[in-house]
Amino acid sequence: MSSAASQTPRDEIIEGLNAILGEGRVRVDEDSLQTFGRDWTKAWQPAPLAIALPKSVDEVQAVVKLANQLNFAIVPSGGRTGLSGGAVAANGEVVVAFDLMNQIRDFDPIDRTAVCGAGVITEQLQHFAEEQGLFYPVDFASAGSSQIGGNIATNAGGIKVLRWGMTRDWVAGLTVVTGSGEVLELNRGLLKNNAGYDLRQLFIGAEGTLGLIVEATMQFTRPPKDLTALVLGVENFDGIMNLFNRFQSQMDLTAFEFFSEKALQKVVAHSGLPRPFEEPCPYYALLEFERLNDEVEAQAMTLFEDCVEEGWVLDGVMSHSLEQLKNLWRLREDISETISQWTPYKNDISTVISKVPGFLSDVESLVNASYPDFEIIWFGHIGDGNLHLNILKPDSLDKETFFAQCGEVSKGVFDIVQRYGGSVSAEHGVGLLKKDYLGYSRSAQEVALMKQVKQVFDPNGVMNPGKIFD
Ligand SMILES: O=C(O)CC[C@@H](O)C(=O)O
Ligand SMILES: [Zn+2]
Repeated sequence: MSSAASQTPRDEIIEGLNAILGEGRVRVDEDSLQTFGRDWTKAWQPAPLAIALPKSVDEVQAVVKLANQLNFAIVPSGGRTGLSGGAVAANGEVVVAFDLMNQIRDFDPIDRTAVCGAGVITEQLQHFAEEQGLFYPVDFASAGSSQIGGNIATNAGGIKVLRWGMTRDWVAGLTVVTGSGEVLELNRGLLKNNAGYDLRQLFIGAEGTLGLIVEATMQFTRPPKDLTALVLGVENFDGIMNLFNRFQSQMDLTAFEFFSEKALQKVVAHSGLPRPFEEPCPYYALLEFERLNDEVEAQAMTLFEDCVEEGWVLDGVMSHSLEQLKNLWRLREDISETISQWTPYKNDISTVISKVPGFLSDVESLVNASYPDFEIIWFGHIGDGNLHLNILKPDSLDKETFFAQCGEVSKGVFDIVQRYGGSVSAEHGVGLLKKDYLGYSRSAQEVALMKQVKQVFDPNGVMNPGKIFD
């Protein structure tokens, strides 16, 4: 099936959904269609046919079977905080939203796992782990609204990947409904399971194109001790990399992020938060570590002083309370939401860490020359080799012209990404936004194989059609 709307009459589809879910959990009012039909990209006009709110795996399975029978497309929907249009329904699809499947059950203190419905909110899972004296480490600014199902479908990363990895690393088991309506229980929480292919991994990051994630067994770990942040002002990108190497070689960091003075100015103006220190610096690095004892803190101070002496660091501040830690983090975490008012054109690019300096300077020269009149906001997860490059839309330009101009420059950016063996989507997925550029990071053979995999799990093409590839 193509991404075009179903030929089955609308009423027949809605009647079928009502028969499974009851009228209260099938929404067709304009408000719901607009809300559930979009994610944070806001570039596409939502136009779903209906919103389905199942409460159980059986109901999800029945909806998927109905989709195959009546030939309509399904768009899975979590917290809709995605940035690549993966959860956009702009083509008469049925949105399956997991908000009502938000229970956490079967916590096991020995395995350190619990089973979550797809609609469990990230923060809910973090709090649940805390209540058990444990820790769920995947974290990002949208943790208050993103849902576990969506996190898994996009293999969400965030601000602690350097130490704790991406969502994939915390999924011990998955229950999915495939595109053809089969329920599969994948891996069942096992730590060791080499009995054939690990199909669980295929569904993680597949953006709902193979099937729907309905439940997940999530892994927890021990909580970190006394997290402490340093924000350091830096003259240039080389300084950031030098200081990363120096700290990383001598300490276990839990995060190493960066942002530019421009990004900081916008956040400070928007939030009223204090600047980290008075002197403005072109760039800032945010480092975090566990303050296991006084020696660790003293070591961080010594490294900081070394970096000042080397001329890499201009100024710095260290958190000494939870509140200071949170405020320093907000300087970095609030960037994305703060700049959303300028309708930014987003890039989420990566390369291996050793190549970051050359990669950064090549991308920077290109965008500075290509966008002389646009504001450019740099930030990202430098410790993961993942950079976020946001171009802000000037008020004088309409959205279409702006995005078209940026799209042209993107080809140059992605040429550089390709030269460095990098990724056109480090952590935000492909969705609708990046599918034209997939070929810069994936070979034709890989894409052909991905399409064959989709065919196996979703033979009628009902699952999130038109996302990742056509
Ligand atoms: O808005 C962006 O470009 C990045 C969002 C998110 O991945 C972040 O790192 O803050
Ligand atoms: Zn990010």
